[in-house]
Amino acid sequence: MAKILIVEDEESIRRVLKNILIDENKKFEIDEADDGVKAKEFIDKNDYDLVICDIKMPKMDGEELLNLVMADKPNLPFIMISGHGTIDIAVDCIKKGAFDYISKPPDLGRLLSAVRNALDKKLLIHENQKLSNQNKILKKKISKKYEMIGDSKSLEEIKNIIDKVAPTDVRVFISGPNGTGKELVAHSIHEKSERSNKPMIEVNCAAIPSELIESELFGHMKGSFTGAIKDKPGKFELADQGTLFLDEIGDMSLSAQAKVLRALQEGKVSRVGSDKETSVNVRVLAATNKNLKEEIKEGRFREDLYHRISVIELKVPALKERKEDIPLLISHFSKLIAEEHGSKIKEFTQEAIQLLQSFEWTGNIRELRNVVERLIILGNDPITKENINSFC
Ligand SMILES: Nc1ncnc2c1ncn2[C@@H]1O[C@H](COP(=O)(O)OP(=O)(O)OP(=O)(O)O)[C@@H](O)[C@H]1O
Repeated sequence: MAKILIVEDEESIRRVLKNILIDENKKFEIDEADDGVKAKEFIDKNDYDLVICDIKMPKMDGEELLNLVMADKPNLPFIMISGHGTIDIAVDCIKKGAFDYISKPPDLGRLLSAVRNALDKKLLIHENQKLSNQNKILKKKISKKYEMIGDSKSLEEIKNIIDKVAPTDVRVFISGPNGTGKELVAHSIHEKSERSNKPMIEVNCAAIPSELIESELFGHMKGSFTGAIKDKPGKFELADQGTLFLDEIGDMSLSAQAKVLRALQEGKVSRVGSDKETSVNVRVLAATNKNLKEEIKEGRFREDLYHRISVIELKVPALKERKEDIPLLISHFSKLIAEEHGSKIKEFTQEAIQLLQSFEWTGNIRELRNVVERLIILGNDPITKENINSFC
């Protein structure tokens, strides 16, 4: 229940205020102080939801108290009580952070509405802080999910480039074989960028039928084609102020490529079935496992779009080219999988790790993760070379 401090040197006014507040809610916890110095001590020791504070008082006046408290508890609402000749000071106090002021003698309706509003505001601030803390925890969890494990020279170089490009708005094209971590690289760039508290919208261009990709990217108007039952924003609009990750861009149809090119050139999009253009501020990251230069030669990918998306090209090497990352990846996945399954973390013998390092890993890190999961479920503890021979 709300905890309120009344700071007022006149005992009779304190009594009136206290009675009004108790009538409003019997559960209010109310403390009283008769000067600013005592009030400051109370505020330092307690967690108040509201301070109702006279302006003219001995020792320390209300304005001085407000100044001191606002320096370390800026969210604590103050309702100032102004007498004759202190209205100007009360207005000044509002500028310095007080929530409201009431005149002496306190009017019941005016006081109660100020108290209710101030307590509502305090509650909102509290809810907001709770949400923002939850957000921070969630963000930590997400960035853990996208942690890039490995200390090979090539991965260190990639991490280095990520740190350099992330704070800029430059478009990055991420290439590399399936399962090497291209999506992880895209998330890492977004997480480290100033857009990280805005959305990162992902589009898997290979998974969307070519006749739907334009509507997916740019949105559509109701009735613009069969099945368009209502207006719908596209991914470009949804990613406004944030990042749009075009995964498997090598699989995008030529007509969608032309529209994407226009959107990137002009920073504007229009929904399918509409002439209206909307400006968007989107950072585009793109990835593919296809060789885009080859695709350009074959006439399946627009060269002008390639140049637009690949201001920086980040090549993620296959796992077989960085086998020294395998031990760290095994231990990372083994912890992650044990957490997911709610089971004990299993170790791998040195021989088992060496055997896994000798594999080809055509499916790259995704394949390694699956193998570790299979071994954790089926193998002994520690997991041995024999387990690998039996289950892989
Ligand atoms: N360096 C890494 N550290 C930890 N996990 C990784 C690393 N690289 C990839 N992974 C994991 O491997 C799996 C595949 O990674 P990701 O999806 O990023 O690859 P991709 O190159 O985008 O694949 P595709 O080409 O098939 O889309 C994911 O589970 C990802 O979390």
